[in-house]
Amino acid sequence: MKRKKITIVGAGNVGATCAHWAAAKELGDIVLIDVAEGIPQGKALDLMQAAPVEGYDSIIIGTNDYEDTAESDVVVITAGMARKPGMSRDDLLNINAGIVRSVTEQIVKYSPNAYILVVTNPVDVSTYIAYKTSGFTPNRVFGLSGVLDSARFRTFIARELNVSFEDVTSFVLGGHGDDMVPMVRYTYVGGIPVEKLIPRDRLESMVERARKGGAEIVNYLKTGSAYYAPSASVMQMAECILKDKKRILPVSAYLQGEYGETDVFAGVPAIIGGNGVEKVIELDLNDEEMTALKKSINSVRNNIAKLG
Ligand SMILES: NC(=O)c1ccc[n+]([C@@H]2O[C@H](COP(=O)([O-])OP(=O)(O)OC[C@H]3O[C@@H](n4cnc5c(N)ncnc54)[C@H](O)[C@@H]3O)[C@@H](O)[C@H]2O)c1
Ligand SMILES: O=C(O)C[C@H](O)C(=O)O
Repeated sequence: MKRKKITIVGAGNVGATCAHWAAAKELGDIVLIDVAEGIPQGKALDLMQAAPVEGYDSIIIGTNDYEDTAESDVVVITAGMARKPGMSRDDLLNINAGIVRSVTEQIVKYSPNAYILVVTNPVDVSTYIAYKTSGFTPNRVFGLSGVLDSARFRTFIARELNVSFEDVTSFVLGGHGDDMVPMVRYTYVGGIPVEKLIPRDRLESMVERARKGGAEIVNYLKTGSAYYAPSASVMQMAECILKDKKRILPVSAYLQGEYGETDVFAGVPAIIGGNGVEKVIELDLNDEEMTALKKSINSVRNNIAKLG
């Protein structure tokens, strides 16, 4: 049986760290591709030279040639510009939209059976572009949003209670933007509703911190944005496909009537397995939650409208 093949487009902070997590998890052979000469080649060679130390049998190559990516099973798109302090993710739309479109055209040419996971911001619109450009069925194109955002929310809760990160479950609905919707009502700590363990005002402050979680790190780093948690998050999504895990994860998925929405990507809970987005799960939302979700999705629609 052949090893799985994973292509990561963009060998920058997120892409190279994706390769790191993929190798460490031994998810398959890895191709790191970038437009920058030397960067993917150097990072891939360095990562492969860690294999004898770490014991992962992944062949990792860096390239500038899409022919090397042919017949990939999963392709992760991280190509594009990251924001700087004072910018919103939406400010990246004009420069990144064309990159996502051109990258997707190459993916379709060389890996027509691949699953495409999109990271590039603004991610819901980027995923919409990748979906429309690819012509793939919607289960095969989805984006990184809620896995990262809920990981941040879960982190804040675990630290507040000094409990294992593993015992905090939650998810975030809506676009991957400042109006995302962390779902307190569906957040549990070891099966206990979080509202029984943390006062409402503290929870609200954690919700706000999660909403601004990306900017918090951008403001520390100054020259770019987060990449350890984002890359771990998207590679968890990739792992669910590659191992047919059927995990329920919050991802930016194509809505076809769910939550009363069509022809848009937004963060929703979905079963992720060997067929990608196997089912979008519709939750019973109260009026406040539905209003917040609609507001967040409208922000995504406003960005899609800018594509012309
Ligand atoms: N969805 C999320 O939750 C999430 C999380 C983190 C980062 N991001 C986004 O991911 C993107 C990458 O972030 P980063 O920190 O890795 O940035 P980075 O600048 O470190 O890396 C981006 C890489 O893309 C490459 N690139 C540019 N155009 C390309 C093209 N046409 N083909 C191939 N490669 C190309 C650049 O050469 C660079 O190496 C940004 O848009 C960022 O906002 C999204
Ligand atoms: O915040 C960013 O610009 C990157 C990413 O969307 C994040 O949430 O870390």
